[in-house]
Amino acid sequence: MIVTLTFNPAVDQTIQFDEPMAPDHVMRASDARFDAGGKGINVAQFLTAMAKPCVATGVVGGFTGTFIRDDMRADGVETAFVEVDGTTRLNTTALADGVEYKLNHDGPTIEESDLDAVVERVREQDPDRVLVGGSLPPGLSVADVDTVATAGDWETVVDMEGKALRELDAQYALCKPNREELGEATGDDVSTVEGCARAADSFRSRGFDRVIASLGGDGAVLANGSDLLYAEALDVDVVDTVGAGDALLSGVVAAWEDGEDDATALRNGVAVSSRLVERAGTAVPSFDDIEALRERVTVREL
Ligand SMILES: O=P(O)(O)OC[C@@]1(O)O[C@H](CO)[C@@H](O)[C@@H]1O
Repeated sequence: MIVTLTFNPAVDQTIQFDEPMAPDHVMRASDARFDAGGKGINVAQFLTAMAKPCVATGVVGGFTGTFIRDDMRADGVETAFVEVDGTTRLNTTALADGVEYKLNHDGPTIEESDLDAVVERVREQDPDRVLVGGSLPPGLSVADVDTVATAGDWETVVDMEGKALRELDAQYALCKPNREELGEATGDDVSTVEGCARAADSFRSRGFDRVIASLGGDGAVLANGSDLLYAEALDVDVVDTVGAGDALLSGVVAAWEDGEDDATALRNGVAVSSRLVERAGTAVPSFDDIEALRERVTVREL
């Protein structure tokens, strides 16, 4: 069973405009939606939609926290949140004339007692895998993620920005930087797929059994110590890319839960991610045909 941990959840507001963004001008939206978000929360929603046993934990507070609880309950996602005093953030994606703008808050301050309560929530679930995803709100540090990773007998998967990945100190089953984060974490040249694969492979020595780098339209690479695998992206109509990395990670972890090997897990991740980017925001799509879709993803050794 998987527990996802989101220290900094968000209500994701996605607003669409039919004209380019312009300063000093009231922009009138043509469409808008709100979704429960934050990286671990997205993963929990996608895993639940793929019928994989999973519980989402983390900290929520205020009216946005209530929205997240309600939204996840409506989607049938099991949760074990810790309620905090502050207000969970509201992050905005503005889609205007083919351009994607992403505006993220820093989130409410988390106290040490909140961290202890979260670790306790994780322990209560007795998970095989814990997935920690997203930024750290004020009050928390990278060392707190190491605390989670070492607090029990579980594998920990981590999805954080590059600088944070570099500062982690425990042993992790997997990290999943995007291209920019991989470059930031390693300082390597990530301008080509081969460069990303080399950087992912060398970054394993920093405490990761596997590194998967999500490369947007270029697909994804996976380094596990024996293989360097590359999966091409599927050719789909992209509405926006918010949550694409979370979807990739969900597909990978879901396949591992089924006992699949890394190559199949990577193909599944790319298929799940392709399905998500065809929708606005982090709304949960149907994954009913995901096995058929993954047959279209090619993986090769680099
Ligand atoms: O600010 P963070 O925690 O790095 O990222 C948060 C976030 O941008 O990531 C998700 C998509 O991956 C969204 O649901 C959410 O708004």
